[in-house]
Amino acid sequence: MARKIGSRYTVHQVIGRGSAGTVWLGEGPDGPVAVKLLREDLAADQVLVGRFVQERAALTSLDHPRVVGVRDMVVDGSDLALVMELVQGTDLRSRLERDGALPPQLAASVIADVADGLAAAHAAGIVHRDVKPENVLLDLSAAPGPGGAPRAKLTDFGVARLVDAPRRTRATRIIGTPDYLAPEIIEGLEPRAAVDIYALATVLYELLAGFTPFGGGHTGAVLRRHVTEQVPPIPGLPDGLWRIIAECLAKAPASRLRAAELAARLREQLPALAGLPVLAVPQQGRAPAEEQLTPGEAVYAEVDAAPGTHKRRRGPAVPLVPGVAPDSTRDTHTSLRRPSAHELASYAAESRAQRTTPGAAHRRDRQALLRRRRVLAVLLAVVLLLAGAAAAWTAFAATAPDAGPGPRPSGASSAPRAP
Ligand SMILES: Nc1ncnc2c1ncn2[C@@H]1O[C@H](COP(=O)(O)OP(=O)(O)OP(=O)(O)O)[C@@H](O)[C@H]1O
Repeated sequence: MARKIGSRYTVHQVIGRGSAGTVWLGEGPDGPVAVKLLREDLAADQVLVGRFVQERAALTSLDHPRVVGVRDMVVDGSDLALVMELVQGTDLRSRLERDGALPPQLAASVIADVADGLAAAHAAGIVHRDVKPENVLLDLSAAPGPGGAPRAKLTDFGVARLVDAPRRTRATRIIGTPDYLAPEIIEGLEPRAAVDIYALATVLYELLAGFTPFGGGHTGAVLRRHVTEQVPPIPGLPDGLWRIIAECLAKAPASRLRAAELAARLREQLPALAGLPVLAVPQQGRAPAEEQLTPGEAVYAEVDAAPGTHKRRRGPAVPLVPGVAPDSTRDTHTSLRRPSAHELASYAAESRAQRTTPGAAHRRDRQALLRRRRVLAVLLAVVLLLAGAAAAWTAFAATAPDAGPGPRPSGASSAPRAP
């Protein structure tokens, strides 16, 4: 069903849904476009609408082949829409779900493209703040890059910033996607360009390993790992590529590569990565629902989400967007209380006590499982013992000279009765 958006655009059909709105295939004066219609509750927020208008110039002027161009921003009655370049292809999350993980050369090439897009944005003073596979589109209509890698484009620029207007997100709350959140955001610092580098290196790790380095389990545990844990190595990954990932996942933002450096360093690696197959990386064992929280994590993992929205969804990423009634069927809307300095310090202490090497969470899960098994074994032994005793007693009672036809009442004595 066709629908008018402002005076210049018509949308025909939904092509995707996200936490901030619905993406439609549309038509404008210059041809086909993708139109992201923001959710009604966002469109009704006057602070957000003001910000939307303010950001128009910055977002529409960001013009780079590795960025999905924002062509227009429409405020029309209750409609708030971003009109975008239409990308013929798929998003990186869908590709990852289809393939599990990608060969190293393809992964590095895709991430180098995204780093190019980020470099242009950062030079224009724009921080993305929500880099994740869902926001990387693979343009299948473009000629492929090295090793047949699809060309990638970063999308959703400014959306995190729009929905993070001051009235919407109090200083004590975090928005973002837990698996990709840089430690300084969790610690309450202003997000700068380095947060995008951290998130992009997390995506690269995920493309190679099939899972994110600090994801899995309760959101509070994920945030704690970002702040306190070292990144677990990826077995079999060539050193050059591993060093780039480790540098970009440094806890200190100033130690991370800049976007242009990251793109250049990745492209240097491409020839050495040619022909390498997808790595076989054993999945870290962090059971989402069963992971035991440390007392500190339990405190800082206070999630205020719409009912039923804190389930894990198809991928490892759960975007955090404040105050939402989901527009889609995806369970993506949560807002998180930012931990206090005291809580962070206590997580760090708990974490040091619990963590020795990467994979410690996996070992903790395993130890808990072994403990549960031991308790079950003891219970089983007691039950068997009792059953054996009961059987022996029944047999004895049946052969005893004064045995009646039925079982003897418990506690009955076999001592001679007084006459
Ligand atoms: N410019 C575009 N061209 C073609 N398809 C697009 C475009 N933008 C988005 N899509 C499609 O719409 C889907 C939803 O996009 P959207 O940006 O709303 O959500 P998201 O990034 O997946 O999630 P969230 O908003 O929760 O972070 C994408 O996964 C993609 O398949």
